[in-house]
Amino acid sequence: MSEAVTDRTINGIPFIDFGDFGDGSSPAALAIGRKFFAACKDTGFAYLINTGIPQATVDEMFQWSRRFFALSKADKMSAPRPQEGWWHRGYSGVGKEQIDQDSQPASGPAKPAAAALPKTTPDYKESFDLGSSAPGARLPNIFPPPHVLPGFEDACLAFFDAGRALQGTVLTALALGFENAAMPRDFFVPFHTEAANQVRLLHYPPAPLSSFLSGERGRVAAHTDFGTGTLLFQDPADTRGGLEVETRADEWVCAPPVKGAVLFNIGDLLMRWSNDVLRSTSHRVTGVFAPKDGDGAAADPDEIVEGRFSIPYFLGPDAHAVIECIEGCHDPADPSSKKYAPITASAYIDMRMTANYT
Ligand SMILES: O=C(O)CCC(=O)C(=O)O
Ligand SMILES: [Fe+2]
Repeated sequence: MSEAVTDRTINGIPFIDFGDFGDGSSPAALAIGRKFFAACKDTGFAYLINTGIPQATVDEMFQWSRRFFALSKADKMSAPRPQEGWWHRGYSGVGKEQIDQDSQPASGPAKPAAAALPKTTPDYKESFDLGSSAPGARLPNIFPPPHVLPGFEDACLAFFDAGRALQGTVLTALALGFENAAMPRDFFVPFHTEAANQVRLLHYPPAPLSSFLSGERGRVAAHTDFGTGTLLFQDPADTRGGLEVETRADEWVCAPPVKGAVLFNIGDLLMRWSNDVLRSTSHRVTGVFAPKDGDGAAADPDEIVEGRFSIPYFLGPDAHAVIECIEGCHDPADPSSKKYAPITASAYIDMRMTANYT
């Protein structure tokens, strides 16, 4: 039996099997779309399996990520992220980005106060961002010169393309899931022609547990993602995990790495687009609650919390796409049932991005 019709979950996060999805035209694809849509509505997170991205591709990308972050500071700084907050390409050193949900304009109803780290806790992480290399791409990529890490650029761009292919599947499944007969299954495609996506290699260096407990260091404070959605690749070699997701009951649960699975979550822009029918879900990486083999919180403050690698792949609409309440997500007889004014994707994302960088 296909996973699409089984009830496998981890901490309430459902698994969706895309093995039978094909081009989205079959009854099996419709069933997958419906289940995926329900997950995006109810949980905001889903583990995707049989996505078409081989595990070997993901493993290799993590190896490249390890090699990149193992370079000297000077070599990493040969591809520096520019000062402009919106130009999210290249290397950002530890402390460059500070995610602070409270400083950001809300896209939906007020979220319950998350039991987050203190606002002043710096994110103890470094990152490398890249996007489309197509001629005319809105944000030029910034890679180290080839001699610094031969093969890195090609590997990154191949991974970008692999995620782009999965984006097509995910967006088709979402469209199928909307119970709106007027919505074609390629509804989202014309809004995502420019591949305005962002791959982020993330490295959270090891640090003493005590520094996380005291608030001296954090990893990523509670936040929601900005765009259409995020494919989160977690390191299958990471036995501790560390990502936590806030449930609808305001509890934090772990979303551990699962070999062969890609974690997907809804972004704020899609929440806004769907008039809050789909829900972006708060998540965080603290370094504090990183259970080993599910045995609960680590206890010894002198313990060194291992480093963590992850690769969020942010899916975003084209810069000039106008994001306006999707038909079927409001009452056509009542214009005031549309909660948000139309906005271009670039205006929205830039506003959110700029708020995150110091
Ligand atoms: O490292 C992780 O697992 C999550 C990172 C994340 O949520 C983000 O960068 O938006
Ligand atoms: Fe995130």
